[in-house]
This record gives sequence, structure tokens and C-alpha cells, in this order.
Amino acid sequence: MTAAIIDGKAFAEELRARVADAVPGFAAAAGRAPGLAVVLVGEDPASSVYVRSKGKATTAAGMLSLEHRLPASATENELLEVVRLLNADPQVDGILVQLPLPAHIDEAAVIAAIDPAKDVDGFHVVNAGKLAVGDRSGMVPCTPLGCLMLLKEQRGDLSGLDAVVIGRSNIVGKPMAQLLLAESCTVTIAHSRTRALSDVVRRADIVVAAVGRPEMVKGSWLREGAVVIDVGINRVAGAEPGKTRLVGDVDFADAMGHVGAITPVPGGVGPMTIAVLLRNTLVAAHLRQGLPVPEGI
Ligand SMILES: Nc1nc2c(c(=O)[nH]1)N[C@@H](CN(C=O)c1ccc(C(=O)N[C@@H](CCC(=O)O)C(=O)O)cc1)CN2
Ligand SMILES: [Mg+2]
Repeated sequence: MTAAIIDGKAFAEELRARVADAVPGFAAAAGRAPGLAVVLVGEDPASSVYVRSKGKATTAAGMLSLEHRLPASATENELLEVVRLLNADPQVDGILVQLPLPAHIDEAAVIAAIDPAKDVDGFHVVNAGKLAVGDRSGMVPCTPLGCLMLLKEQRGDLSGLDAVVIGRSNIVGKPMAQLLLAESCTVTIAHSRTRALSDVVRRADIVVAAVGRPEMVKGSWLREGAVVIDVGINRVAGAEPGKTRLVGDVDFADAMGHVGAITPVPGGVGPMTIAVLLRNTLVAAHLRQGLPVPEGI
């Protein structure tokens, strides 16, 4: 069997174009562009790259991009003060605090301080709770929502399918499971303590791998024809000395001989994260202004 490669990069570009197309309508009705503020604490190289990409994508979509950089030595109170200022700023519709934060800052306390209406990451307990009870008015985390969009594009109706989510983080695993449950999948969340993981994964029509372990999921673990969404972004040693390359949580080459469709790394889920962030910012802007959310985003 030859697997289809799910082109997340192309899908993300289409979503970004749809968001950009809807921005002038918002601006005409609200008298301002939607605004996204991204906060970065410290100089983690990967986080710096993601924050820069988010700023560029926000501007390219015709939105207002604000960036706040704090040194790695910033205190939790200093960060909370920035969040409070952004909560009160009427031109800011979305606030995103780039994770991970330095170890001395309590991530949960910072997320709890964000106005849930501006929580475009969907990490606030109010938004997590809304997702859990099926209230569609909340913000949904970007990566899982991007994964769901790719899955629906590939498989259409997901109702009744067996889905295994590997990983139980608040950012990906748990919200992903909630989204699949809302699509009437039979959902299993597997994690580091799951026994006979390969047997659990083998039952799945849909596998979402989000564990952060390079190429952990092997082709022999996967059911013939399964759709595999690989959330992992792991940098490993490359073939040449001193070079590195990115791999997912799934052994892509091995999986190709078994599955029906799979996302590559890079170029799969990653680009969807930023496209959905723009989509969430546009949604938050409409809701905050009391405007109807445009269809098709
Ligand atoms: N507050 C948040 N922090 C973090 C999130 C998040 O959604 N909200 N997600 C990740 C990082 N992330 C965005 O912030 C992100 C990760 C990866 C990509 C991406 O496009 N990856 C590319 C490869 C990039 C490379 O070459 O290194 C790909 O997969 O094709 C975008 C965004 C953690 N923090
Ligand atoms: Mg094999």
C-alpha cells in the first residue's frame, strides 16, 4: 500500500488566505484590524523562530501584530503585569504567551491570568472546560484544531472511527481527544504508562502521535489504511557530522508501507498551528466586537 502524504503546508496556506480574505470585512465593521499580541520570555532559539513566524504571518494576514519580549530573568509578576496590560488593551483581540516558560515561572498561573476571550491558544481552564462540555463558544487550541481540520479533509466524516491519541498534554493530547470525541470517534488516550502500546495503536483507524519521542511509532504498530497525524517535532543528528534533521514521533518511512495517509515532518501539522492561530485571532476579534464569525474559516 502506498500512503497519501497529507500536505499540511498547502492546507495551512489555504486557511491563511481565507483568514486574510475575511480581515477587510472585519476592519470595515470594527474600524480597526484584528490584533494579536505574542509574549516571549527568554531567548530559546526555537521559540524565537516560532514567535517571529507568528508575527510575520499576522502582518501578512492584514492584522496588527504586537510583540513583547522579556528577558529570561523576568519575574512571574513582571510577566503577569504584561498580561494584565494586554487584557485591558482594546486593540488586542488575542494574547499568546509562548511556551515553554522559564522554570521559575508558573505556566498555569500565567495562562489563568489571560482574559479567556483573548486566549487564542485555548489553554485557559474556561476554554478547556467549554471544549470538554461541548460548548462551541470557546477558543480551541491551535495544534489539535489544525490536526482535526487535516483529518476531516482526508477522511470526511469521522463518526464511529477508532482514534488513539498518544500523549496526554494539556496543549495537544487532551484537547485532541475532546475534539475527536465531539466527532463521535471512539477515543483512547495512550501515554507513557500505557501497557502494550503497539497493540493499542494497532486497533486505530486514526492515530495522533504527540509524545515528543523521535520515530517511536513503527510501521508494524499501525493498522493497514490508518490515517496518521504526527505532531512530533524532534531534532536529531543528521547523516553528516554536525548536521541535524527534524523527525516526527512516527517512523515515517516505515509507516508509509502500512498506512492510508500520513502527515510529514516538517510540512504537516506544524504549519497548521500558526494558520489556526490566525483563524482563532479573527474569531476572537469578531466575538469581542459582537460581530458574526465568518463562515469557512
Ligand atoms: N503558546 C504556545 N506555545 C507553543 C505552541 C502553541 O501552540 N502555543 N506550540 C509549540 C510551538 N509552535 C508554536 O508556537 C510551533 C511549532 C512548530 C511549527 C512549525 O511550523 N514547524 C515546522 C518545522 C519548523 C522547523 O523547521 O523547526 C513544521 O513542522 O513543518 C509552528 C509552530 C510549542 N509552544
Ligand atoms: Mg514495516
